[in-house]
Amino acid sequence: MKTQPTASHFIDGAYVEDATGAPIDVIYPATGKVIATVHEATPAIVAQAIDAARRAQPVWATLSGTERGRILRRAADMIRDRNHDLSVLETYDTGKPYQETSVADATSGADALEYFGGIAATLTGEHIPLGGDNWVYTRREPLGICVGIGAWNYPTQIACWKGAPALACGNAMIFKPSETTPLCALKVAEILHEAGLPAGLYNVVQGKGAVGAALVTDPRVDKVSLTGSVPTGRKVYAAAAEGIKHVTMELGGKSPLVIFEDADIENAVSGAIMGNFYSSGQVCSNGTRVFVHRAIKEAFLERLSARLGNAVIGDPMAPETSFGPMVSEQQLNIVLSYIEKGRAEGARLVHGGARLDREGYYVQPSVFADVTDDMAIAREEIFGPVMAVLDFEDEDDVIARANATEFGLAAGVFTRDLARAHRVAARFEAGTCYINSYNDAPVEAPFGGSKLSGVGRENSKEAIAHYSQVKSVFVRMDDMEAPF
Ligand SMILES: NC(=O)c1ccc[n+]([C@@H]2O[C@H](COP(=O)([O-])OP(=O)(O)OC[C@H]3O[C@@H](n4cnc5c(N)ncnc54)[C@H](O)[C@@H]3O)[C@@H](O)[C@H]2O)c1
Ligand SMILES: C[N+](C)(C)CCCC=O
Repeated sequence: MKTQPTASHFIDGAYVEDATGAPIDVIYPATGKVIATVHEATPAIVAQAIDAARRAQPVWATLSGTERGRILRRAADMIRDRNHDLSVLETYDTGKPYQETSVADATSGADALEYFGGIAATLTGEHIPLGGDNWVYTRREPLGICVGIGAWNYPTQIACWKGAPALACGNAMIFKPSETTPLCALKVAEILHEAGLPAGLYNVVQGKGAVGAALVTDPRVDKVSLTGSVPTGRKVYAAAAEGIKHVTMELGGKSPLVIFEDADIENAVSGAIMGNFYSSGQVCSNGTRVFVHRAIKEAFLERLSARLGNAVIGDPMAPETSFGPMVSEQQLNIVLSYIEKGRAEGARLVHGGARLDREGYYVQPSVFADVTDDMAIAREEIFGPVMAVLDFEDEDDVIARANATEFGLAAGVFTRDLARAHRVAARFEAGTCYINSYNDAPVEAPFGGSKLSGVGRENSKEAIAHYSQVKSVFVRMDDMEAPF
């Protein structure tokens, strides 16, 4: 497959290049080799994208929701038809195994386009009767120009999760992918335009933080949706606040997964695997603090180690591979440094713990047991395949410990006692909770975090509120009174 894109940016319905921008090499994580080069957006490219969005958005906003939705749904169908090629590209961009990308990435993007394409025609205002003959009606209106800034772990999904609700509500989108994974969003833009999206409504510009900052601070931008780390979130939120812009912040986490003594152990092990090792552990919502009831701890660890032995680590394009490399050398080194910290702090390494002796950025899925709450591997987001297993005995105690974090993205509980499951879920301080499952993210359900993990929600009807605003129109039918 050709990995070098036609040009670095997609603006006003066409590929655009400005080779005076600094080059960014795209590295295939499985080999460490350069597979493409894009150029960082210059101020002229950023201005071109904003101008195109400004021209296109007012016309788009006048279309009916049915017309807008039809284009999004057509794009969803095209993405599904091209799933193989898009999944291969996602694997080149991120290193995630094709076994995963072929079911989780373009398909999730298509779900978002289909869902918001379907919902577009249902966006209406309210009629609010007042005393007498007077009344108010509300109009749900677009925000204008939305900027989306992506992380590197789900480049296709993030491009669609932000673009689909923005476009459904009548906005234009300028999307800046992560500089680590710049390829997939260009394909999303290409497909949207092939599906009939008018030029200028979905633009992709490449670049690092400075390009993101230029977009966020431009006074013509009305909304910023970031998927990224908490430190970046702080900067972007502050910059957006300067212009009183709307924001969605999808940030990091250090989520708890609580496994009670009555849990089905096989299911709990599956949950812990999906919550720690999917995408080689590079998932924001991962349940990396796994609290296991002391009564089943050794049985849990034994089954977990056995199941991890079945992981097929290798060429991400091979259909049997179920565990790929880290996205970059930098991410690999972060993970290795935390494995060292875990050892140094006295946690018991029960699985993995080493870099693989092969090209690319591979590290073994790793599990530490006997982890205590104060250890760095139990407090800090690693964003890699390092599971911390902590012991507990008492429900109140484990909930207090699960919530004793500045993050609040996700949380999970495994138990056969459903009364307990709902009680625990209600007490979790997290935006996205799971009972006897982990890391599902259906488009119908809100996804997002509380505390430092974020502001706003993606997916579901909730996202509409974050990409539109309500105007109240007071209508007086009787005579207007005045004091003089
Ligand atoms: N909550 C979620 O839905 C979710 C999903 C995926 C990843 N994440 C989080 O993302 C992080 C990993 O991704 P990452 O390393 O790409 O994050 P990051 O914060 O380093 O970068 C995210 C994006 O922000 C841009 N950026 C950096 N500085 C900026 C600035 N000053 N202004 C504007 N843009 C700027 C980057 O270029 C990149 O596109 C983890 O913390 C993970 O938990 C969260
Ligand atoms: C769909 N997942 C796997 C929950 C990923 C959501 C985005 C977080 O990184």
